[in-house]
Amino acid sequence: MCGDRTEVNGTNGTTATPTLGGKPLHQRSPYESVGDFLSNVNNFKIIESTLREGEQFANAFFDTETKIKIATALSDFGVEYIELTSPVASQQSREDCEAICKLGLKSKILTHVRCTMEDAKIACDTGVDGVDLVIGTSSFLREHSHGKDMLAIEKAAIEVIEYVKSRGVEVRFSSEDSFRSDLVDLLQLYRAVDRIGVNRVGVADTVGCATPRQVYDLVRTLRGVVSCDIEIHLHNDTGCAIANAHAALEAGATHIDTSVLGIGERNGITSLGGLMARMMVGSREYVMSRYKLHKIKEIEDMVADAVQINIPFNNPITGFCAFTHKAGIHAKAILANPSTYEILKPEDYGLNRYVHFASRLTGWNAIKSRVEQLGLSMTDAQVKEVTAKIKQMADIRPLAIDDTDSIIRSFHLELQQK
Ligand SMILES: CC(=O)SCCNC(=O)CCNC(=O)[C@H](O)C(C)(C)COP(=O)(O)OP(=O)(O)OC[C@H]1O[C@@H](n2cnc3c(N)ncnc32)[C@H](O)[C@@H]1OP(=O)(O)O
Ligand SMILES: O=C(O)CCC(=O)C(=O)O
Ligand SMILES: [Zn+2]
Repeated sequence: MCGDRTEVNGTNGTTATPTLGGKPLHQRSPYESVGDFLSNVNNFKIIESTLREGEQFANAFFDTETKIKIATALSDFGVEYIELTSPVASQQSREDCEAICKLGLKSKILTHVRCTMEDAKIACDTGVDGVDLVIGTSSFLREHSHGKDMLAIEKAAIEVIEYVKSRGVEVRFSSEDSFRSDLVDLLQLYRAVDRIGVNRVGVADTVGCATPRQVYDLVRTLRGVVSCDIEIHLHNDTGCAIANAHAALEAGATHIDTSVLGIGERNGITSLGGLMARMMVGSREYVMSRYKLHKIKEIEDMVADAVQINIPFNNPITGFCAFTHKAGIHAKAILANPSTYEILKPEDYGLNRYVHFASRLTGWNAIKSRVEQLGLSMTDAQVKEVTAKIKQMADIRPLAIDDTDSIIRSFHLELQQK
């Protein structure tokens, strides 16, 4: 609550500007959330899973060198944890995991294995800082994946968690497909593992079926049942992965799983860049204090290149038109004050804003700005006249910047010749 008090920042009790959460009231959205004491929107950690969940993306093949490059970049960016593919998956996966552990990165290194003694032993032997255990708890997975009932799951969980702890390694236990699991079964299982001192429990929306409200409800309920940290892993099948991550933090989750560009099984999970964009709006100071946001484009380009995809046009922050303003009404206001139509600032990410002017949706204010950029001088009436010419041409065919500049320049020349 303390971040949401109304504060008075004046001196001597005179002419005070009222503030809330450190911001002048007039700069806050009236809908900005008022957090409660369980909310972690200003205090969360990232478990970056490009090198685990991301390797499950259809196009992904990471050789050792690429894994090291990605892990190093993520650590420099500031993620608190990097999760790696199970060392049981293949000999090379195991060697890569050992090699990354030896790099001495700032981020803690985790690996992700089934909840069995065999997998856990191999995981602990790689030198990781933590082991993420997983086992499906929905009836689908109990019946068709591993075949264990809830009692057998609990027994295995306790045995394996105690083993990992005995090796002096951080341990997390997660129920795969949590949102299609029985709530009472789930809470009983989490309570049992919390009692024996698991470091974190994980909640997973494995099939991407959950809504923000369902995520909030489950995490908030779980927050009342366990005292350990709570991690959340959210698939994006129905487009809710970023919103769900925010809801989980509001409900008290402590750790969010991400991958660069959201790559993972099917259409992936919460993306690192998308989470950054979302959290920058309400938790700017926290995000800026922990993560080197100007590196996001370089990391996304590196991963896009490694898995041979393009950055989607509508990607938060780095989509090619994420900071492009086109319609005349927008352009006028943006030129006056970028906050009119921008909730994120491109300069926070080392990027630039672009005001589009080569279309029939442009207006005289955008053209006036272009005229000035070109070093030409015109009255407002003349700018309006040339704007009309540009629109006329843009009604016939799409205009390139050069086309539009030519119209402006030849109009200017005519003016001088008159
Ligand atoms: C939702 C997720 O993303 S979970 C993480 C997914 N990650 C991976 O699958 C890592 C890559 N996987 C692999 O390399 C392989 O699947 C391996 C090495 C893990 C296992 O390979 P295989 O032994 O050939 O088994 P296969 O992949 O066909 O089937 C999975 C086996 O694990 C068992 N299993 C699945 N989940 C669990 C679990 N959480 N705990 C214990 N056993 C499990 C299944 O019952 C099945 O066992 P079976 O051999 O008795 O049929
Ligand atoms: O271990 C976890 O929490 C998540 C595993 C996973 O990838 C999933 O359930 O989609
Ligand atoms: Zn997943």
